[in-house]
Amino acid sequence: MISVAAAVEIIQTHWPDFGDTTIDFDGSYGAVLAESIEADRDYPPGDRVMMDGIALAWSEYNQGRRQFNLLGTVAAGDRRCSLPDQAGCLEVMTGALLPQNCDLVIPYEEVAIADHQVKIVDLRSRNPGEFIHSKASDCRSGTVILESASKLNGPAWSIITSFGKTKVKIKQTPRIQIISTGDELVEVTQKPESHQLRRSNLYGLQVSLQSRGFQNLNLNHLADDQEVIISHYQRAKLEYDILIYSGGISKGKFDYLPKVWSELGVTKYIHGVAQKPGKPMYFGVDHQAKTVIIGLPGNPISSLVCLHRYFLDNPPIYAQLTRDFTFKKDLTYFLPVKRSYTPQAVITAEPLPVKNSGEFIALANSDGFLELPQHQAYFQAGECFPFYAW
Ligand SMILES: Nc1nc2c(c(=O)[nH]1)N[C@H]1C(S)=C(S)[C@@H](COP(=O)(O)OP(=O)(O)OC[C@H]3O[C@@H](n4cnc5c(N)ncnc54)[C@H](O)[C@@H]3O)O[C@H]1N2
Ligand code: MOO
Ligand SMILES: [Mg+2]
Repeated sequence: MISVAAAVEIIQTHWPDFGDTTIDFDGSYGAVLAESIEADRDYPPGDRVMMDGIALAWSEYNQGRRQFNLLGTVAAGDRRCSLPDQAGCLEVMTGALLPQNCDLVIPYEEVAIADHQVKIVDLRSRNPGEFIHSKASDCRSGTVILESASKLNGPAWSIITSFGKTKVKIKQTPRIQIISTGDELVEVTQKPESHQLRRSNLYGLQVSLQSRGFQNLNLNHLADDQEVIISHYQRAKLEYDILIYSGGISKGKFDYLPKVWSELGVTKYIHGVAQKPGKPMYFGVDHQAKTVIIGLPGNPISSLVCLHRYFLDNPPIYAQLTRDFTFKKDLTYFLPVKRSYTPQAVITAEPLPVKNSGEFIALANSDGFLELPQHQAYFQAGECFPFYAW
């Protein structure tokens, strides 16, 4: 069986490009840019006043003047004006364009205004250009600010819309169907008998995908019936970019999926990884339909762990074991943990060991899982390992 690292490598190598699409600027969290975004003009476009107060000429101030005639008011949104007389000053509001012939702003808190006279009462030292956000000091027109492939969050959409980009090219978010399989599984709304389970994996997987910005999701369920599985696949491979199956991929007599997939032209890249949970995991691509096939093991913990470890973007962060842990099998072990943070900014992980990968109840208070490396059996308190959050 291949290692976790090899499985990651194979998936990255064979993951198809689902192309690009153009969306309106109304934004969609988690989208990935498929073009670079450049400034449409200098930013700021003009010298910008940063504090509500008065604007005046540094030269007058520097020669010792501390009292000025008040000659008018400039609001944010006014076209640029100029200071008519060096011995005077103008009231300026935050966000206003700095009037010509002014190069010092003094906040209202530092002056006293009476009878159209402004007296500087706070006699601290000052420098020219104080409280002025000068033109093009952030960037020049044409500068690339966001690179293609960057993930779009709030600040990115602020930048894109500030630049007047009303159409944005992003990576096509794949159309995904999540399919649970198994005759033992009934609708969540049903009251199962002792030989039945509610098909809960669908919803755990759906929410996990939604948490990473995938929105184009559809849920389905298939009985352990080969013909049903085949006819479903023939349609679904054309309607979806990714088919995520839960269950039906191990050694059981009714685990039809891997055989059906290979008979229907799927190129198998992975079927079995040296890991626990998730050993039987399957990854393949139907190149003709350009559809990714992910076979998650049916055990609920296996399904969730494999989806998160291999198919959801997980920024690599490390967490420190709070106590010793032993796992003797020569497999990578994904250990559910409860995360906490110390005042020394250490992420700690308290093991929540599970009896087996069907015990989804044990995940109730978990925040994710640690990846404990293969070929190691004893893990000490204080050792750090990759942590994957749900
Ligand atoms: N002889 C062997 N048997 C098994 C092996 C093996 O290597 N040799 N692998 C075991 C491991 S490890 C796992 S994981 C499971 C995975 O098997 P499948 O992917 O075929 O999963 P199923 O048999 O369909 O289901 C397993 C288990 O999970 C329950 N399940 C399935 N779907 C759902 C759902 N949507 N919601 C809740 N629970 C679900 C299902 O009822 C089964 O109990 O194979 C082992 N066997
Ligand atoms: O590999 Mo399975 O997911 O441990 O039961
Ligand atoms: Mg099975």
